[in-house]
Amino acid sequence: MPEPGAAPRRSPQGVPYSDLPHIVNADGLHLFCRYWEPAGQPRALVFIAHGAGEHCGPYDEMAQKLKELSLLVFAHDHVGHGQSEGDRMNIKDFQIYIRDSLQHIDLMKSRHPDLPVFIVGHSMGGAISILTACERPGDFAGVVLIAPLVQMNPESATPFKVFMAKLLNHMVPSLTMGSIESKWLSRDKRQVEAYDADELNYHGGMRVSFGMQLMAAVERMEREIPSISWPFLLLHGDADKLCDIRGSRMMHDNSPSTDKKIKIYEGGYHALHHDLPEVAESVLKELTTWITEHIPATTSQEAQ
Ligand SMILES: O=C1CC[C@@H](CCC(=O)N2CCC(COc3ccc(F)cc3Cl)CC2)N1
Repeated sequence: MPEPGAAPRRSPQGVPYSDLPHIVNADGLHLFCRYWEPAGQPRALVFIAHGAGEHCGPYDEMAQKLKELSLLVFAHDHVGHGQSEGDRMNIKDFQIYIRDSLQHIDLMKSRHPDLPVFIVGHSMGGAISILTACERPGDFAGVVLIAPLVQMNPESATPFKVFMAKLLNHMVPSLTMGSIESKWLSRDKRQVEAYDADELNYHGGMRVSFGMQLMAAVERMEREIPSISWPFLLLHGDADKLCDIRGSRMMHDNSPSTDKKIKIYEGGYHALHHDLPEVAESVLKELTTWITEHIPATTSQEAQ
């Protein structure tokens, strides 16, 4: 309990955290959480990791579908995003996102110790998911990656630009580069408009220091991929201009996993789950089918 008389900690939107579902991370920052709990006994836990500059609200439709299948879905706004505390879309070390995800996952596992755990990650949330699963290789029944950040986009990260980013990072780390161009998120104009209008999204420029953390995460994944052995499903659009599909192809081709699947969406843009209706529908179908197929049969079923 806060000491008497202390002002209550409030979200960036001014709401006291005592009124919001939240966890407090290892640095004492409050992270806003969302939970989608099925009525009956849940069959599995699903953690959703959102991408850079967004928050976990836009995953409500996906989470509702998973809840209808008796899956207990949970998520939080990463540090510096949405209704969580922290400097907007900035992070001192990418590992903080992974540490906080493991904290939330461990909390939910302690409440449901016998349930299998899945992670669903999009874009930067895909990188968080991959590195989280790499830290606990035996802990996850499966990882679903929607247009994950695995490799830098060669157009936006030419050797010259990478060199300049590293140079600038030493001189003016808070300098901002371009912001995420929302027109490349989806071919569905309504989705782009909803993203642009959502005040919980960060619409400012990307700090050089944040870009450096993303680059460091990309380098870590490159080292980890040859030892990835957990089951995963990759969904990627081949017209994605924000996270190059070559990263997903490289992960699918170079990971030793024996249980891996990649589905390419011709013409698909970055946020596939919010792309044209038929694509968004297919993504939900692929994802829910793959997860339910990967829920281990319980001992009681095996006994029957
Ligand atoms: O639905 C939605 C709404 C938000 C969006 C998710 C966005 C997201 O997470 N991205 C896309 C941009 C990508 C830029 O990458 C870099 C930039 C500079 C740099 F120096 C090194 C890198 Cl790697 C990082 C991952 N999806």
